[in-house]
Amino acid sequence: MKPVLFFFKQLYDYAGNKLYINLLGMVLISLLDGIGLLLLIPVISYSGIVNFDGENSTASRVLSYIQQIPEAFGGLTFILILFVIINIAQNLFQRYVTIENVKIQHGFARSLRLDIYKDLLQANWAFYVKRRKSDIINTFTAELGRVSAGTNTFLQFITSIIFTKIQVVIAFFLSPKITMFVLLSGFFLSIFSRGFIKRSRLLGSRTSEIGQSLLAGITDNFNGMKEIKSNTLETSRMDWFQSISQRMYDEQMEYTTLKTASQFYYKIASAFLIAIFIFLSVNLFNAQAAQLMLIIIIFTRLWPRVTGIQASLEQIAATIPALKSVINLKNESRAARELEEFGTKNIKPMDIKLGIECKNVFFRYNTKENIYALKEVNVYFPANCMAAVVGKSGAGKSTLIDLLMGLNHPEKGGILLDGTQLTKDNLQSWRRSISYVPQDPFLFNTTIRENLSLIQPEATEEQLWEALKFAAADDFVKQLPKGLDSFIGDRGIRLSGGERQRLVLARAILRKPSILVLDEATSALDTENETKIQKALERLKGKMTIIIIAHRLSTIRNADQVIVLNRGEIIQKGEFKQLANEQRGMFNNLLKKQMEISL
Ligand SMILES: Nc1ncnc2c1ncn2[C@@H]1O[C@H](COP(=O)(O)OP(=O)(O)OP(=O)(O)O)[C@@H](O)[C@H]1O
Repeated sequence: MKPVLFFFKQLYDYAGNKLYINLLGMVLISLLDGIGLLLLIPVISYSGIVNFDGENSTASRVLSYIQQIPEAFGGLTFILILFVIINIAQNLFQRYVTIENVKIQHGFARSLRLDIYKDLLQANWAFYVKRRKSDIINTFTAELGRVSAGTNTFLQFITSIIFTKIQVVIAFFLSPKITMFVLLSGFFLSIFSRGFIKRSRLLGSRTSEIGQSLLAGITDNFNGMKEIKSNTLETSRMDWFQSISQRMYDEQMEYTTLKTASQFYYKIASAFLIAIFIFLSVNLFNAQAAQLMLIIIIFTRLWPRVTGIQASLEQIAATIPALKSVINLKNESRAARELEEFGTKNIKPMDIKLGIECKNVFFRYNTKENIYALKEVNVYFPANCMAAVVGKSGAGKSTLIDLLMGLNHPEKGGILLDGTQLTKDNLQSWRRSISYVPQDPFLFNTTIRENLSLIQPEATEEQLWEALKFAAADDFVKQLPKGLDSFIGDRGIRLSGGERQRLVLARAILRKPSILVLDEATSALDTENETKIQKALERLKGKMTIIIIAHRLSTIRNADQVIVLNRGEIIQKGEFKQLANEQRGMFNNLLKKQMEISL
């Protein structure tokens, strides 16, 4: 019962009283269905096959009363017209309720989808760092699809319950003995079949698990196709796919076997019950025609409902794991919310006049371990100056940048912007003033123009070319057959690594940021293009704050300040020349090694 209540609560939270109105509609349909059924009685008695008069039971008294009604109104014609009218009304209602149910079903899925998408956009960076992207996609697409299908089953299930309850009341009124017998049989069978529901739920969990593994594996496959081909990993990938396909097949077969088994038991039980009951009625209680009719009517109408409820319960149980993972994603992303709203249109970029400060910053990726990615970091970036952050791989350079941009938050200490602490309140305005070019830049699978104007929709043609020129990308764009309107493929696959970097740099500059952050942004460039960008950056000096992470130390020769990080700590800070002259310093060491390599 728990899964049913859980599902009901989620649906009620979405649909509110509309859910009850629909349920009421279903009750009406059920009532009309019952009336239509009762109308068959006079029709049957007209045929002369059965006559209910003279039998002494509640059932036969009611039946004989109903049988007499049409006489007063004009006989068979009246009853048949009434029968048709009631059927029309019932079907009209049925249509209305079906449409409303579908509205609830798809509306519920749409509302979950919108809520979760918004929550995902508002969630902080740490939320994404902890999770596999493919898991989020799987929950957001496949699991949500299962929930939508499950909602339909759920509404049908509730309808079934209401129908059954009303029919039980009518049946009880007509014959308490037979109804009790049917209900008791159903009750004992349901105890026996609880195992089926439990197994369905376990199978549902497995479906979720397999779906997750499938999407994760396929995403890896296609992202890493170059590695797969160049390292001839096709056979092992095929083996993996065959094995997961087999698991999917087995799981579907197991589910069908389970479903058909429970239905099989119910149907066999039904045949036995009817046979036993008719035998007992005729031989022990000398049942008369009316009672036998009732046995048949009640069994044939009530029992399939009991069976249907069992089937729906199994299906709902199998959907619950999907619903839970959708709800979990919603709750977790909401708990990780960093932005209250993202009405970025009204938010003005922050104007930094003095500088940005990291004050006594400590940061760990895993707070359960004693490994600090940044330890006691104190550094000041004066406004409109160029700073470079250097250090060995894993020293904490990107971590420092992430903290500066408010993507991660210091465990101790703080980021001060003109002396004001970076918090949730000024985060969006702060981010609006930054343009960031990451190590692995992202481009959308569309044209160059759209990739650029995504950042600055109102940019003119002239501004686009100006930004491209700055990033030394104008020449290669001009050479493309469709220029700015050329499509660049998935993540910009049709461009070279250096071309991609230059395009992302152009995009960053188009925004005219007051802070430009470049994380290894020129690593894929040849010397000629790198020199062009260095010169362009030189022109920007004094106009905006520039923070550069660079492995190639030649690129930061003109920086006003160089910060050397080692194992999360700042070990040197100063001007390029000054640090280069500190013979025992790490910077000098790094410089020497690079010079040896280039020689
Ligand atoms: N998401 C993460 N979860 C756990 N540890 C992380 C994560 N990202 C980075 N680290 C660890 O934090 C430390 C600093 O990493 P960071 O990426 O800041 O180094 P980096 O100096 O930018 O290195 P590189 O020059 O290779 O990019 C490393 O030891 C790294 O293993």
